[in-house]
Amino acid sequence: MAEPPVIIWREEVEELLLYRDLVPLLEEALGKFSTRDTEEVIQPVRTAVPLSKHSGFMLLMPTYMEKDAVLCTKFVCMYKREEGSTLPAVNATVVLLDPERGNVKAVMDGEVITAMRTAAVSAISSKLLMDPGAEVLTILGTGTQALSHYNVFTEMFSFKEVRVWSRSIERAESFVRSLKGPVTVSSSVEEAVRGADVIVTVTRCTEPVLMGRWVKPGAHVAAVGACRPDSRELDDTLMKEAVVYVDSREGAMAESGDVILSGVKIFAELGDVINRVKPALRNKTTVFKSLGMGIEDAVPAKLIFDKWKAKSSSL
Ligand SMILES: NC(=O)C1=CN([C@@H]2O[C@H](COP(=O)(O)OP(=O)(O)OC[C@H]3O[C@@H](n4cnc5c(N)ncnc54)[C@H](O)[C@@H]3O)[C@@H](O)[C@H]2O)C=CC1
Ligand SMILES: O=C([O-])C1=[NH+]CCC1
Repeated sequence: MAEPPVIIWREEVEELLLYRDLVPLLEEALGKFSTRDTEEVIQPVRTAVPLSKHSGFMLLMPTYMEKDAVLCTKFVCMYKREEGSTLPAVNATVVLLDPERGNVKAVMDGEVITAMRTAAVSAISSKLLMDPGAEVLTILGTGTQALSHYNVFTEMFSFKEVRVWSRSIERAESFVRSLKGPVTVSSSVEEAVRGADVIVTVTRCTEPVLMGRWVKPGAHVAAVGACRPDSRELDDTLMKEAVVYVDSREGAMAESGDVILSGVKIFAELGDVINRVKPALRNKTTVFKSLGMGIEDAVPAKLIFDKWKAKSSSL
């Protein structure tokens, strides 16, 4: 008989999941995904269930990695929230199954996984696509993703300057006070992004917040918000001037307002660059449009479960 499922909640996920383990595994998985080899990865475009009464969606994100024996799904709910709302904008649970028997092996808190794996993939995009001499990092937004992006970007790279912008200067100042390193608060998006080498957009806005005319030629933009077909974070000028990379072509064509509404052509998936099928055009302005994929949750879920098992068997 199968063992009953274990529950691995937030504190344990935080303890077990480290960027130094996660980043190389995600890079490898993005490469596998882009081969479209179904023995490596089966990951259908996620299902979105509208929660109209609550101004949100539940996204269902199943993934099967046959060779790695990983069967996983995430349920993630995302909501439009009023400013000052104490309810979460994103709430996620990850379920890991045994692919042979179909039983649930573990149920995990998905918020930390979502925050860390999204930031890790943005960091991979930057490693591949930013100017190697990049000095200035800007983060637009000061929520959960802003913090995880700050953490992994400062762990992986040595920027000389980090700038942060939020619609509320008080929130930006309080966010910066919670960080360890030196960070400047900018009073406008334009001030924050002028001259920046890497720009991370992690807002809940639905209209463009980042304009191409402010972006330095050759900059790299990791665009993480605007995950619905009618939402935008970037304007048409930026989308059209940049070389556009995505996590999944099918996902971007189904869900990214920045891609769909600007009508741009996707140049490559990150996995194509990792597999050396498409070049990393570091000297051009590049946008990595991130939407998030099931495989990015499946990889940390396996990692956390394996570490959890090793820890509990050593007790
Ligand atoms: N690409 C991916 O894999 C993922 C994307 N997301 C998306 O990333 C975004 C950020 O997520 P979280 O940090 O969890 O949310 P959060 O609620 O913690 O932070 C959102 C930030 O956006 C700001 N904001 C809200 N409305 C805005 C507007 N109209 N203009 C400018 N700023 C605005 C808020 O003040 C806050 O700083 C969301 O759009 C979310 O859907 C989240 C998880 C994964
Ligand atoms: O991939 C993901 O987990 C999400 N993408 C948009 C909101 C949550």
